[in-house]
Amino acid sequence: MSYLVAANWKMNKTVGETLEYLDLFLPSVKDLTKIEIMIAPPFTALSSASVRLDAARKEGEYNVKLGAQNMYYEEKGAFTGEVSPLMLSELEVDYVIIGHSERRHKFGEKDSLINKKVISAVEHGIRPILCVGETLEEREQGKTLSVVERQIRNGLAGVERDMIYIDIAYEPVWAIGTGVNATPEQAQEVHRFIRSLINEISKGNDGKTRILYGGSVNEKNARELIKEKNIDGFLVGTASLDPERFYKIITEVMEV
Ligand SMILES: O=C(CO)COP(=O)(O)O
Repeated sequence: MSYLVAANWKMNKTVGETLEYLDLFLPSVKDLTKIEIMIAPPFTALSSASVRLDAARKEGEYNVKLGAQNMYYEEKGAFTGEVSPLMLSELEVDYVIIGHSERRHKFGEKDSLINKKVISAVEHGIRPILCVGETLEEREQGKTLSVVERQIRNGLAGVERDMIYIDIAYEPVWAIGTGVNATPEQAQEVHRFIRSLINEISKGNDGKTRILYGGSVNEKNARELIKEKNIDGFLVGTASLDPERFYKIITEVMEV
């Protein structure tokens, strides 16, 4: 699998700002097909971004995919404020971020709900990126690996056979938006553990499930992190909001 460098814009950028960003960013990644790039704007900008990406693909080679930051697991119904997999598929959304730590900790999402979303995404042909990661308190109590194991086993229950259609993002909560990234050694320890867990759950996976790192990734630390054997890409928040910084991260990954 090629590296994946993904932008999670969170609750940032209007439609106008999204199009402005893409106008600046897309020319810089034309013909750059060695690694996969994903951009996850807010729901309101998905439609415009999808049209803009389509237009770009008609003009040249782009390996830029569209992602959503969340979705509900039902196709339709009385779920006020939610967005369904059918709605995302219509917009040709390729990826969906599921179980981000902000969804878990600010909106109370539990493993059981996250699991339903992962299953639904796979059923609808949208590649989920399941996010896992421990809080600072859990790390200090030595619970990092057990928390990650629980989140992965519960999040993936029932889709073990489909794991080649799923990616994982390890995002330690204490590293998100703090400017303090996990060191390459800290990340590698958890990524190695996740890799062995995937190989146990999904026989013959053979690296088809990527393990991304997320948490204060920037243009300065990207290279040393991506050199680690089990880091297959990044999920980038803050530094992805600026097209030049995001592009620099991409170039750092390309050079490894
Ligand atoms: O949560 C993240 C990506 O999903 C990481 O955010 P930051 O890059 O801002 O730390």
